[in-house]
Amino acid sequence: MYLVGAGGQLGAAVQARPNPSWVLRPLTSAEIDITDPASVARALTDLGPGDVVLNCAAYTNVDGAQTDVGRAFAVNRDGPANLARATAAAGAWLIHISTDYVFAGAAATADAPRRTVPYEPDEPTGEPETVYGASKLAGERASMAADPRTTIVRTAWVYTGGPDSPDFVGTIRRLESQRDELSVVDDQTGSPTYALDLAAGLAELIAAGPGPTTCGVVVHATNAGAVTWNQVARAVFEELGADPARVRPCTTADFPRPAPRPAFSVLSGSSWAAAGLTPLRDWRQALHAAVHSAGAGVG
Ligand SMILES: NC(=O)C1=CN([C@@H]2O[C@H](COP(=O)(O)OP(=O)(O)OC[C@H]3O[C@@H](n4cnc5c(N)ncnc54)[C@H](O)[C@@H]3O)[C@@H](O)[C@H]2O)C=CC1
Repeated sequence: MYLVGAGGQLGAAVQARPNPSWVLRPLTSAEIDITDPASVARALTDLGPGDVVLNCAAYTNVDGAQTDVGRAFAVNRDGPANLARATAAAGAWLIHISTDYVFAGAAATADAPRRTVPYEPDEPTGEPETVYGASKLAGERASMAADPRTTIVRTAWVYTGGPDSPDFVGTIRRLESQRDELSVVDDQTGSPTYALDLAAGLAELIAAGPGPTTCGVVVHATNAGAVTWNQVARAVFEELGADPARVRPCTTADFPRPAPRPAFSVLSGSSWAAAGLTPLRDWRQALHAAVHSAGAGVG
């Protein structure tokens, strides 16, 4: 199993879950540049039928992408297209990771209409509001066009949650010990996803193999549940034995960012179950495991 993007957060989590059903070939950005077809060909020289290429590589700086448009599209659109051409030629199976940001959503503003129904994979995405989302949507389309057997797995709000992790959960852990009070946005709703749970889900998908329900489809994989960032931060405080009342609510307008954040981006898990795969557990159980598990330091 070729793991592209092995040096990233999800790539590290996949490697932390060794699986007897595959021989892992991790490829970091030092070993493959997915924007360069020659580099892809070199790194995947031995690719053959029966091989799996799991693409966790991406340009993930959502705010940076607003101005670094060319690079975002090169990595997030052209990269997966290059990988898909390689898997199509070899008869291998590409599993490509995508994001809730492909949906247009409505930016989190005081007067935005509030959607409350999780997104299904076959729903029209609309026009993504961010360059990152647009580049990832273009990558879904380009990879599926180049290799129709590609499986697109959309996820959201991924964290490992270790005390030193740069993700949201790790950041809140550190801030708890540094600040008396925190303000965290309470008007963006999504599904926090523990990277190790997603990695386990991807292992199950790979073990299931490329069949009619797993191949050439878009599926959604997140921990179950829908919460705001503020609720996640309060739950982290609870896990640390700290008073969650120290986490104050605020609005997106209080912290303007270059890229607008969606007010609601919950992904439905029904497609994952329909593919015969085990639903990822509830976000709150996963958070508990992340904060207390030794494996939380992954990434
Ligand atoms: N982190 C999150 O909250 C979410 C992530 N995703 C998606 O999950 C996937 C994994 O994300 P993370 O592990 O969190 O991201 P990450 O930023 O931690 O890792 C991405 C990796 O891709 C590598 N990379 C970048 N450009 C490359 C290139 N041209 N060639 C080869 N490698 C390159 C980077 O070196 C990095 O190791 C991505 O597809 C991302 O879009 C989806 C939803 C939420």
